Amino acid sequence: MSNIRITKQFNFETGHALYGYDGKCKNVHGHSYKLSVTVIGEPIDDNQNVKFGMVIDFGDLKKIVKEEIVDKYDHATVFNKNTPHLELANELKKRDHNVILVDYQPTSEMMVIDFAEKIKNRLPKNIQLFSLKLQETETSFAEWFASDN
Ligand SMILES: Nc1nc2c(c(=O)[nH]1)N=C([C@H](O)[C@H](O)COP(=O)(O)OP(=O)(O)OP(=O)(O)O)CN2
Ligand SMILES: [Zn+2]
Repeated sequence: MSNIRITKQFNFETGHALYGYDGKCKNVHGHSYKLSVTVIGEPIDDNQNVKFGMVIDFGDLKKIVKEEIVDKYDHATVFNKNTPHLELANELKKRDHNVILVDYQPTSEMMVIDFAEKIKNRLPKNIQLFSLKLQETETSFAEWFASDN
């Protein structure tokens, strides 16, 4: 049987700020992020299996990515907890805002590394994460490939 890559795409609206950055993205702002998740595996060849012919049911992949990423990041604001933005984040949290504190600068590169770990940990053993593409704007994106790491 052949190895096949399948991809599911997601959208979420998230705020962030790049503390210490020398441009406009040091300000709190948001993006309509687009995330493409590509996994690789062999289609199930057992015709008694309800998932016959599938690498993984798109619906099962959607559930994993929604639980790990989309439902958490959509309409949240991400701050680097190792910066003075921690104070701002705590104030927002106190006022019931949806804030995510991360241990890194929330660039698209660092977010895609974080997302890759989270998704890998949830995939069934017979399926590998092949790549992720995280698009911040129409013209800017970061990609993670298993083969590079
Ligand atoms: N290597 C990276 N550079 C920048 C990142 C990043 O995550 N990785 N992030 C930002 C800002 O958060 C924001 O995404 C601005 O990006 P940019 O492409 O510069 O946005 P513009 O609106 O100016 O894009 P145009 O399409 O060129 O108008 C900054 N840099
Ligand atoms: Zn940004």
